[in-house]
Amino acid sequence: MTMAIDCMVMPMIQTSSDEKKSLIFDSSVLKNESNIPRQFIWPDHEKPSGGVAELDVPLIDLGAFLSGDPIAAKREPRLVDEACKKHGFFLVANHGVDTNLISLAHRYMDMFFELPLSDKQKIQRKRGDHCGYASSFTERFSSKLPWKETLSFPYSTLQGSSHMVDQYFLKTMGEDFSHIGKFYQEYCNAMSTLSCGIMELLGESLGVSKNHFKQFFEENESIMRLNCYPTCLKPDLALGTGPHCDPTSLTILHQDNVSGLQVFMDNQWRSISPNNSVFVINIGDTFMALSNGRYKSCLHRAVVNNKTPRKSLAFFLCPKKDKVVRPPAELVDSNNPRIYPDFTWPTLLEFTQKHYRADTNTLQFFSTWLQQRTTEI
Ligand SMILES: C=C1C[C@]23C[C@@]1(O)CC[C@H]2[C@]1(C)CCC[C@@](C)(C(=O)O)[C@H]1[C@@H]3C(=O)O
Ligand SMILES: O=C(O)CCC(=O)C(=O)O
Ligand SMILES: [Fe+2]
Repeated sequence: MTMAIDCMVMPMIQTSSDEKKSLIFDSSVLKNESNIPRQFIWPDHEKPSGGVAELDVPLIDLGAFLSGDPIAAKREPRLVDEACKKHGFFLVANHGVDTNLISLAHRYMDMFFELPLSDKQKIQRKRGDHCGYASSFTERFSSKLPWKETLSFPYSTLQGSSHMVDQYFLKTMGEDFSHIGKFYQEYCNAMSTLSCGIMELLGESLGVSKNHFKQFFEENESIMRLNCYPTCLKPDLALGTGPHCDPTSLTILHQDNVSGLQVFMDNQWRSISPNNSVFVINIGDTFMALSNGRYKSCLHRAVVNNKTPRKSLAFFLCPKKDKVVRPPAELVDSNNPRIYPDFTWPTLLEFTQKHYRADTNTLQFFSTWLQQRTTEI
């Protein structure tokens, strides 16, 4: 896919200005503001539009598929194939993740976001970095600010990284938080194991060997993100997370019991209601490239409300840094030529952190930026 570069107007990440530096998203203050700062008011065409219909997402019995149940062996890959060709979202039940682990993950998330802003700012995300505490990215963007606070931290399965998460919390937050770090290390281990099972299913549903994507992601260098969406007194003007496609490979999301996740499908926003016995799975841009465009990384967003804060746990599966993102030969032929160039995940991550605010066209602009960069070298 080529773009005429000179006509390309990329929604670049705004550089910081004095006005923005003064804007701090202190949820303990802003949640009581009926006159929300204009930077949080989204353009009319992107404002939430009240009650939306449910998205029809299949419920996948992962345990039955992985155990070789003959009916599930046929049914689950078919359901996943249909959903991923349409909108890239499906629900996973019988996932094998301990329910206590999940409820503790929510409890520790509550604890973190209840800390005073000054404590959270001790691990403030640095410009260009994707880990740390961010309060609505006031230092990154100057408009359409998301009504949320986030904590993102790195996870890796590589040799010697078995304590990466607890080390991260210990180094950035100190001894008092090392128990939370040890806990999220265990949670991320469970997410990585779950990703393996889902990759086996995706390999089967794409008609590639069960092991292809499972082996590709066996080693992964992923990102864990805690999302906190405070209440907003003008929920019809703001957005918790703006419309975007995840640049990563696969997102494993666990919602609390407050609705807010919406997917853009057939020109309409549709909701995925909370259900704490399932994980919401969605295809990201990197897996869309791995599937040579067969599976869709779709636009989604999170709306806020004026009654109950909402939180979600998002595990973003990312391949090992040196892995080349290239679809398997079975998915490329004369009728299905290559859509995206070879790339590595760190290059796409750099693009989203330094040059481009992830939206629905990230991969398209990234491909052009990559070709431009290659010709300039
Ligand atoms: C690689 C990433 C960038 C974002 C986090 C993530 O790990 C995956 C999702 C991306 C994001 C959520 C897409 C919408 C815009 C964004 C700025 C946000 O609202 O948080 C994105 C994240 C980011 O920190 O850049
Ligand atoms: O919180 C949610 O429901 C969605 C969050 C999301 O899309 C993201 O963090 O990429
Ligand atoms: Fe997302």
